[in-house]
Amino acid sequence: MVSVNGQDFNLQLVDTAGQDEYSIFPQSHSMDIHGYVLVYSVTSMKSFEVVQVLHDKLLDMVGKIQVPTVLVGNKKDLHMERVIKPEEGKKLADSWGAAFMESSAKENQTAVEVFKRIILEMEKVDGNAPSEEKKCAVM
Ligand SMILES: Nc1nc2c(ncn2[C@@H]2O[C@H](COP(=O)(O)OP(=O)(O)OP(=O)(O)O)[C@@H](O)[C@H]2O)c(=O)[nH]1
Repeated sequence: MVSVNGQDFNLQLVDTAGQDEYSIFPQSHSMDIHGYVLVYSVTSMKSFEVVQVLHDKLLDMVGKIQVPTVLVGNKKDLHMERVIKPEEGKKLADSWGAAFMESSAKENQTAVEVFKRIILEMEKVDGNAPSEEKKCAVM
């Protein structure tokens, strides 16, 4: 359960575990899913490339030009190993019409923030309709 602007949201998460640019994007990943969190590592150019391939496949699968998405640059705590600048992530997210943030799995706060941001993106599509409790599925 995540609370955003005083509203409680019941999030159901689906982890794609091990998707790479060669994986076939299962159709089940596009059904009854309201928003997507695409995560790369700021220490890996490869992961930044993979996330772009996954985004293309995702749009193909859902048959839309835009879906509620948050692009996340993870491992921001690894300063010495960083190879992707925040501006590069932001630029990519902007080209998708997606939200962007950097996070570290070592900081609980940024992990919660990811889920708040995807709820806000899903709300935009819903036209911000107020209600008591909403159910959302995030992948
Ligand atoms: N320093 C640091 N290490 C991280 C962070 N996030 C993940 N890791 C480490 O990175 C490694 C991979 O993390 P996973 O969560 O297995 O990555 P994943 O992308 O979910 O992997 P798959 O499920 O196989 O796709 C682990 O050793 C984690 O401890 C982070 O924000 N900072």
